[in-house]
Amino acid sequence: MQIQLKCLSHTPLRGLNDPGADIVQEVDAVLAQARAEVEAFDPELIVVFAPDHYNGLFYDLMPQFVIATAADSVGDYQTQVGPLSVASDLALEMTRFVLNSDVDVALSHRLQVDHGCTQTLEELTGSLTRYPVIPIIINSVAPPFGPYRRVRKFGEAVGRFLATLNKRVLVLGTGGLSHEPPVPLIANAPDEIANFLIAGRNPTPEARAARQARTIAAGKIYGTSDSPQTPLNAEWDLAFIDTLVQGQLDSIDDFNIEEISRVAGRSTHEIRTWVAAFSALAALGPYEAHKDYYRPINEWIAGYGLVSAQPR
Ligand SMILES: O=C(O)CCC(=O)/C=C/C=C(\O)C(=O)O
Ligand SMILES: [Fe+2]
Repeated sequence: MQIQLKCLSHTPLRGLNDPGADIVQEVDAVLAQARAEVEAFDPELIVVFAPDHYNGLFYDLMPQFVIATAADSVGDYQTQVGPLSVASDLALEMTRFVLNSDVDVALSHRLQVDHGCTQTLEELTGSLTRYPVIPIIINSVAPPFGPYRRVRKFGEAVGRFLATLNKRVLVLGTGGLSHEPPVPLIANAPDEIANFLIAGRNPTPEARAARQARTIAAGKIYGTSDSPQTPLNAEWDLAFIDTLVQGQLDSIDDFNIEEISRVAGRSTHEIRTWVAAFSALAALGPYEAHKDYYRPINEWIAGYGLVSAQPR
């Protein structure tokens, strides 16, 4: 098999609260280059590790890991609506393989996914259906979280499964880096918000618009003294990228969840998708990785980065 990896940030605010045109163009160029590389690789399968932001998964039953055999995009934040072309049989085989590797994983035969999964797919492939895909959701915004070492074990099991396939596989991780958008917490939430976090599937268009308006408003003041959200932390982001590039995945096992939330923001845990993606790649042997881009972008509430990797 052949494998390539790309991990990159996503943002709900692209096109809704943009930074200056020079930065938008810079990111567009980075994404165009990444997309050209994907086109050249011509993957036969994409495995995308992604978070969910209370669109598909809620506290009525909140799993840490989910593999989907079928998935529909809810179309939030200007992403496309509709089905992904999921490689259903392979997704089921992967689930069996992971379970047989002593790692528990939930299975969905009908998962709703949000911009956290679809924005990156669209950016790197142009659509939700260009290549067969296996969506894997890793809980990144709904505490409590399992330890980072567990994410590594999960990613490694997925990687060992991919090693059994005779295919060109693109592994994606989407989310992070440091950031804290206004995603509500269930602890101490008023009833209305708690009810939404427990069972808020399929919001009305008005409720969806209100959510998006709150995020846009937060983006307008993010990084200023008016914002109550934890600011971006470029130093933390660059150290994390360096850890991945240097292949020091062992050191991630002991990442302190509370400390990361405090110094880099609560949604920084979307890096769990990057950790799983790199662990999958590392399960196939030594790799070489390259930081393609990094810039902290307040308007997008994103420590925005892109890292690529492949076997050495
Ligand atoms: O319900 C909402 O829309 C709450 C806000 C939200 O989901 C924000 C998501 C932000 C990201 O995806 C991100 O910054 O990673
Ligand atoms: Fe996100």
